[in-house]
Amino acid sequence: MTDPVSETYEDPQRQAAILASALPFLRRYAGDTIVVKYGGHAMGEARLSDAFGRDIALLKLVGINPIVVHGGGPQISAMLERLQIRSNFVDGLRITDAAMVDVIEMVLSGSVNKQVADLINRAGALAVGLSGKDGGLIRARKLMRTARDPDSQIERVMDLGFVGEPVRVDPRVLYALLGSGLIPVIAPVGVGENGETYNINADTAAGAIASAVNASRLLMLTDVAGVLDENGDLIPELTAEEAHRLIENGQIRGGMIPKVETCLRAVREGAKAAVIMDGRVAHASLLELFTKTGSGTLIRAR
Ligand SMILES: Nc1ncnc2c1ncn2[C@@H]1O[C@H](COP(=O)(O)OP(=O)(O)O)[C@@H](O)[C@H]1O
Ligand SMILES: CC(=O)N[C@@H](CCC(=O)OP(=O)(O)O)C(=O)O
Repeated sequence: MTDPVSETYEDPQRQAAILASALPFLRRYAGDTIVVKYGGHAMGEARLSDAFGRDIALLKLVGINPIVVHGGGPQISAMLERLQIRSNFVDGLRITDAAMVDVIEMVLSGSVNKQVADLINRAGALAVGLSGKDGGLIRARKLMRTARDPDSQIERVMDLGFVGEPVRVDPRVLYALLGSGLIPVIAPVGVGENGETYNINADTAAGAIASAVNASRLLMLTDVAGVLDENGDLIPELTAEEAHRLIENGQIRGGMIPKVETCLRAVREGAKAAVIMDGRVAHASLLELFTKTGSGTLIRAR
């Protein structure tokens, strides 16, 4: 981990001014709950993941309640490849059979979950790793998804196996942790009616949690600047109509589809706003919350 002192500014006066300029934002978010989705791609680089851990710890220490929901797509793919199991995706969702779901649970709620909690713990806050199966947090059911067949262009229902969608989020375990000064770090795995395990897209899980706790912000950290238009330029704010149009015409594709759909749903169902933003930028969350500039693509409740 980098030495925090080495990251301070040369000029102490300037450093103090920067801290003071955060005051209105600290006041705005005091006591609020912020859900941060930390994508598997954003975890790659040590410098960035250290900065992420410190941002989350800082939020807690200044009186905001962060909840982290992490992904782990690349880490799952690496493990499946080692086991010589092939992955196929439909609209950014991994088709998950019975053998794969065990591996996915092991990667998400095992190694990745502990790594993310550790980043925050090393920054001096107390994070607790759990999965959506703990404390009845995420009850899920099999996701039925319609998709257009690329050859025939006919819409049909796709069987994605053990891919789940949240049906009920019980936030009690989150409130218990937050109330004790702890930071929940959640692996996107859910439990079905008959105790079966579901692989839930981490964006979807983060959105469901953000709605359930009426988060004031859902921050989606990913590996692009935000939603990009046909010229590759960042779209600073996106309405539901515009988002549907961009999905329809193929400008928003792959993993960006569940991300945008999640943000739209989260703001419809209780979150105040969602931002899809660049996790490759150091201290992305602090930039978004504590500066006027903001970053990424904002999706607001109307
Ligand atoms: N219109 C778009 N704007 C930005 N990214 C897009 C767009 N359409 C598709 N993408 C893809 O979505 C990816 C982000 O989704 P994903 O790979 O699932 O991220 P994460 O692992 O962070 O959840 C981007 O890296 C990009 O390749
Ligand atoms: C159903 C589904 O696709 N689940 C995802 C869960 C992890 C995830 O979403 O990770 P990222 O946020 O890093 O993409 C998967 O199997 O990859």
